Amino acid sequence: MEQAHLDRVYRRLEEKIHEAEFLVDDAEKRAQVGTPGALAERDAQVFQAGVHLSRLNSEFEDFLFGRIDLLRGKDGRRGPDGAFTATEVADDAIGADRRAEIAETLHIGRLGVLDADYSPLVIDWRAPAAAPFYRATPKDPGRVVRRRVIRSKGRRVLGVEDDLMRPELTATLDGEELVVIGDGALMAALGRARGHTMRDIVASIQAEQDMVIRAPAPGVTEVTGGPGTGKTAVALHRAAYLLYQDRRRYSGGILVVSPTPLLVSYTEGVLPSLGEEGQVAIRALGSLLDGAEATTYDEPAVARVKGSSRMVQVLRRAARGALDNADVPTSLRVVAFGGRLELDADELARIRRNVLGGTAPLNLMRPRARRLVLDALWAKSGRGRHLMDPELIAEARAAFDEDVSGEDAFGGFLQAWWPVLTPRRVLAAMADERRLGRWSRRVLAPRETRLVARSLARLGAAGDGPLSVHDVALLDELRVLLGTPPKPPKPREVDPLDELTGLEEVTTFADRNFSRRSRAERREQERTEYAHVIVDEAQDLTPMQWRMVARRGTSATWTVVGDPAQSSWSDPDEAARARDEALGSRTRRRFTLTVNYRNPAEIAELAARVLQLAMPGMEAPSAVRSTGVVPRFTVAGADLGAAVRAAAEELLAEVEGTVGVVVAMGRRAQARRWLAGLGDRVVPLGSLEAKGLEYDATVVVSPAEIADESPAGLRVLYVALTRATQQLTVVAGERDEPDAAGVPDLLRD
Ligand SMILES: Nc1ncnc2c1ncn2[C@@H]1O[C@H](COP(=O)(O)OP(=O)(O)OP(=O)(O)O)[C@@H](O)[C@H]1O
Repeated sequence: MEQAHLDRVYRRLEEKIHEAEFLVDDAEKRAQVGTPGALAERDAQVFQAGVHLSRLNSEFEDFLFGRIDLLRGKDGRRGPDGAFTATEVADDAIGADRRAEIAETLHIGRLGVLDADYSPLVIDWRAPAAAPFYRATPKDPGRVVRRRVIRSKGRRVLGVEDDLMRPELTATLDGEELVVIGDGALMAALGRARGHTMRDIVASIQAEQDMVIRAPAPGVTEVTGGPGTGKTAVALHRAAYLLYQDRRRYSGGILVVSPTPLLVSYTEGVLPSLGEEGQVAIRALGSLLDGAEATTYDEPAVARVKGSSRMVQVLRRAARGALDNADVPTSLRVVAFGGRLELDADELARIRRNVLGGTAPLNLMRPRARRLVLDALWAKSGRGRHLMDPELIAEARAAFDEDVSGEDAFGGFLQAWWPVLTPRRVLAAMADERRLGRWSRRVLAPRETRLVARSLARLGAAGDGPLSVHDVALLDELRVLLGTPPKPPKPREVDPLDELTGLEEVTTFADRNFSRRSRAERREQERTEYAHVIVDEAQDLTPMQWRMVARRGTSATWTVVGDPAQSSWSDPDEAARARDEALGSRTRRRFTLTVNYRNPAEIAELAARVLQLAMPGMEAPSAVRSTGVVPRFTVAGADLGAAVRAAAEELLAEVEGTVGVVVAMGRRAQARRWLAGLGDRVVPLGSLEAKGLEYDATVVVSPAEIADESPAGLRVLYVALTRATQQLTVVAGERDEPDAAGVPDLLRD
């Protein structure tokens, strides 16, 4: 039965594809003639048809995935998607004998498809008519009698899973009794093996998640929930929903901020599978600033200082202080109109103080500094003194300025005395402990200053060495403090051959299409402001990172998801203040997700013990399933590596998908060696890199080491213990004080 419907859908899709192809073809033929206006209009049409085509052609594994059978509603009105809009059941829809006839059947898919007569063949999962598919529960069924999840691959239906929302009714469809198949789609989805990328959850979004996905756009939607409650999944589906709701508004772009590059590559495929690409940028915190890609991590103690909002003050002083370096000239000598003029160190210092009294970004103060130097030279020259006529004075002054500016000595002086500063140069200057000590006086403790200076030494004098994740937020702050000096206009590149033959005039449709595309790509790269910002793992943003992210959404609406219990930041209060500042006075809508879809109850229970140590009184989400497989404990002897390798091998044989091996950050390189040659199903990870990821099975190596690594170590351990969808092995190391059963001290009841 579902197969027949899917066949019909594909026949209709083929018709639509033909229509789109015809449109493209037709436009191409006519592209040679017509006024520029008509050509532009045709281009727009072709562009639309092209978008449609590529979406229809994309390889959706399960284009059609749901169906709901509904009772008659209170009124007979239909929405734009052709479905009835009533949410309440008509008074006479259910007979006294509890018999009811199904009045409407809707199929739900990744995109909406209308039949030739405009009746809905498939409803887009984001359309209002699809909401009951996600929201109906036996307690509150609305008009839904049966919800069916359809598993299909391309054109083939593989199976169905039904949930009955009104088991008390005897419902009929076209006179036949409604059948019920399978034991629910959610369990089937959760039991599947995990690969290296996240899958979408359109077919099994749960009611509490749907409330978040479809929450109104304005203001801030804040979502908290424990590990595995679907926060990341929900955030991504919300991006797709917002685009569907208001494509024009969100053509301004949606930014998804992710804590690590690993989580970016894990989640990157979800939006394309929902038919959305292009408008959404998923970026790691260390890649938010173009041209500055973080490749290293700081020690927790260093990160703590670099992330603190106290750095704002330090950077302000550093930006100004970086003007004064060893090469700065202490005097200026020029020859003007044949006479020698000189400004000494005091005079130059006075001018600099005067300019720095302003509030403009430092690089933008340069023109004023230049003018004041010329003013001082002019005053010294005494030339204006015996002229009375203002016009004559102005003329003489202009000639004087031109004369001085033309001198090499003057240009060279200005370059050295007020150089154009780049964020990287200033950051590199902070590696000098003595100078940083001056800039951080009464803001950072001497020990903190030393830590920061030492970590920045890796940047090198020119500042082009490797950056850490926390350096990037500092660079972004400096970018604003310094300002971008206006660039000289670039000469247009002209192909000499084009000039010769006038070829430029004759562009083909493909050329124009290409240049439009590359323009769009460039825009994407240069975009620094977005219409909606989604922050994943928001509990981890440091105050400096909040400032950086806030700059990308000054007039945006926001969705912020996180879990305080998984925070690896040591001062949650300071971060909360920075977050409030970033979100400003926007109205906030709060949601809590309560069900853990990732971990079996056996693993969730073990993790909850650590949660009680990390945050006493905090409630863990309830696990939705249980596998009967309890976590395993092993005690490493003298050779920790061998024990870890053996644990990973054992799990590899037991699960179909991936095995994550989580070690303390300091052991990452070692772990890669221990696990070499086990194949790409085994993934070694540092504890901070495990954020947001999941594996079929995990090995957690030495809980005590992970917990001791930073002030937030217990919360980091909680993250590590909640990554597995099926099995968990804990390997106890030297510091874990395991009991007779091998259970480390930290994990005992
Ligand atoms: N409604 C659902 N149907 C099927 N799978 C789901 C559903 N909700 C969540 N999941 C699955 O549960 C797992 C956890 O989801 P997700 O990673 O979004 O959780 P999270 O709250 O972000 O977790 P963490 O806080 O640990 O990062 C994923 O595999 C996701 O696909």
